[in-house]
Amino acid sequence: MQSAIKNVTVIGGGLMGSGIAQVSAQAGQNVILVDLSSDVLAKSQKSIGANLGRVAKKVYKDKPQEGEKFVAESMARIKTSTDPAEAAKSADLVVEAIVENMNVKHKLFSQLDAVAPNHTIFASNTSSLSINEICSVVKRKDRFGGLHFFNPVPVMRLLEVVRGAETSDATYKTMMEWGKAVGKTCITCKDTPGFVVNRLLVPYICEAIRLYERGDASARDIDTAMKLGAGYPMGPLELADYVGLDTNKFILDGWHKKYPDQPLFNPIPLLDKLVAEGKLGVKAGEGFYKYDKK
Ligand SMILES: CC(=O)CC(=O)SCCNC(=O)CCNC(=O)[C@H](O)C(C)(C)COP(=O)(O)OP(=O)(O)OC[C@H]1O[C@@H](n2cnc3c(N)ncnc32)[C@H](O)[C@@H]1OP(=O)(O)O
Ligand SMILES: NC(=O)C1=CN([C@@H]2O[C@H](COP(=O)(O)OP(=O)(O)OC[C@H]3O[C@@H](n4cnc5c(N)ncnc54)[C@H](O)[C@@H]3O)[C@@H](O)[C@H]2O)C=CC1
Repeated sequence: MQSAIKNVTVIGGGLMGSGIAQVSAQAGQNVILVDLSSDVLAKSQKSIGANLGRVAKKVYKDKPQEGEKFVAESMARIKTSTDPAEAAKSADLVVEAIVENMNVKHKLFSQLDAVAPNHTIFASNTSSLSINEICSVVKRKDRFGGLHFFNPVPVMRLLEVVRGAETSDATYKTMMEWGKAVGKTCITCKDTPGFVVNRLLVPYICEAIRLYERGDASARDIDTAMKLGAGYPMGPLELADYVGLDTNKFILDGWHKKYPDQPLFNPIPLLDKLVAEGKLGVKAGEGFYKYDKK
């Protein structure tokens, strides 16, 4: 599938941004990966190299030299930067994957809107915030939408393409084509809280945390139950650690503020406690479980 997009700027070099940069580069796109921290960028490049190696091992099983070439060429397509505005100047598409905070996203997009070329499409990878609200600060509302990937990006095959109230047909079509070009199956969703997957997944994870908090079952047993009893690849508490407990909390707090009468979105004292203690899950070395720090 051909895409009109050739140059992608991915802002946020964390868990999601590094995966989005990887799949874009793998698909032949020129990528600039941006983060405020050069340490994060160095870590991201390392993990992208390792993950491309896993892909190469699978795709070029009997042709190790071609596998090495694939890794080297994909890596060469990814440049890094700590300057979002400069990196947006050459972009056909900007995919934002920074912290799940409306004010921070507003600040970034208003800065980018002033410098990015006219044709550049802006997209947010937000898990839970409203696309219409995020794009309220830009003039190019017709060239703005949601591109919601799933963790781990190189493995999960879905991309939710979200149309805001003012997303044009042309922008929507380009986003769908780009999603296919980077190897994803795209579904379309309105700008509704959590889109499809998170509207179902987040309340499920939260109910599992409440079950554990009440002492109804151990963490291990809750996870085993959902893996063996419902066929999920990970249990809900393992998944919460994998997504990041801070991200889970950002989502829940945002929805609780917006929909205070919905009990599914009520704060969870145990989640708040773990986040306050810096136990953010896999990335921090501890959440519901302990992990080797990467
Ligand atoms: C919060 C939001 O807004 C939205 C979200 O993202 S919600 C979270 C959505 N994600 C999920 O639900 C993930 C559920 N978990 C899973 O699907 C699986 O446990 C998993 C894919 C993460 C790992 O699978 P696993 O079988 O336990 O581990 P593992 O054997 O290491 O990996 C499986 C395959 O994926 C590959 N893989 C795993 N992580 C990878 C990565 N980061 N990059 C490239 N390849 C990777 C492995 O190489 C392996 O490939 P083969 O089977 O072909 O050898
Ligand atoms: N963690 C997950 O499973 C998923 C998260 N998301 C969404 O993706 C976004 C990013 O999430 P993660 O990658 O998990 O977070 P993360 O914390 O791993 O990475 C965010 C990165 O953004 C950087 N950053 C913050 N402000 C910035 C700015 N103004 N300019 C440039 N870089 C900046 C930070 O330094 C950090 O490295 C969030 O909106 C989240 O809701 C979407 C799907 C899944």
